[in-house]
Amino acid sequence: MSVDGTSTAQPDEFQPDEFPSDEFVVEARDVVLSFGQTPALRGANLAIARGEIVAIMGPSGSGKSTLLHCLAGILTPDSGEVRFDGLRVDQLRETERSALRRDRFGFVFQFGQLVPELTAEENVALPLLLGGARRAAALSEARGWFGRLGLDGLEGRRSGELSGGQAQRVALARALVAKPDVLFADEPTGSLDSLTGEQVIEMLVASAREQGTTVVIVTHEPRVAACADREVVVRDGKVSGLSLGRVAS
Ligand SMILES: Nc1ncnc2c1ncn2[C@@H]1O[C@H](COP(=O)(O)OP(=O)(O)OP(=O)(O)O)[C@@H](O)[C@H]1O
Repeated sequence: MSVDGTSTAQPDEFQPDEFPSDEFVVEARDVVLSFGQTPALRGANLAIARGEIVAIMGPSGSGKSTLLHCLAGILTPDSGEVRFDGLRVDQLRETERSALRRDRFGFVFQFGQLVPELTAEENVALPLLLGGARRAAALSEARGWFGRLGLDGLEGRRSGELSGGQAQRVALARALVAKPDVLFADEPTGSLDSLTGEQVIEMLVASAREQGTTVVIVTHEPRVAACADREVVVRDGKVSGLSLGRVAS
């Protein structure tokens, strides 16, 4: 399979051996995970190239969020492999996975992500402060994102004083401010009206491309998926409908 920019539709389930590992920054191989008696992933395979933007679609309950959580080291599979940059994420200790999430990944979720006691700019600065940056430098870097995302003048507001779309853009800035290798977004526009959602996704894609960030987006919305380089479908805990689309240069 090629990553040379041509789209080669592969309707069949992806076989992990087709992928040389070093081309891909995020990989799941035969990932199985159950919650008690409920199987969520039944042998999911996915490989994502560096800088690629991939949308994960599929019916409700098919395992999309569980797959994203496994890729991001939030959940540990019962069996199978999860790799980031070749590193076996599924074999790391919780402290190591937590450091990986903090230092290399960014996250955007559907709801309630901002710390309500902090101002918008303090929220954005948080990953830099957690990474050891000095407060003045972190806040200055954070403020740079407000103009870029159309948030000028909102730096001092708390989350209760922001609209849903504004809060989601602040959350996006916070997810990207530390220049993560991978941005994981779970229904990032799910709580927004369609126009606001479209603006947020356009900003997400533009910012990620500018930084060369790899993006994994779980979404129900075809318009969101259309902004990605590639769309995959999760059904009954497996990934199907794979094709390698355009890979951002
Ligand atoms: N914490 C949990 N405890 C028990 N079962 C869970 C848990 N999380 C998910 N599941 C179950 O695992 C399966 C996959 O759930 P998952 O949230 O990954 O699906 P999804 O495709 O993201 O769904 P949706 O589109 O509705 O958000 C479902 O059957 C779900 O009920």
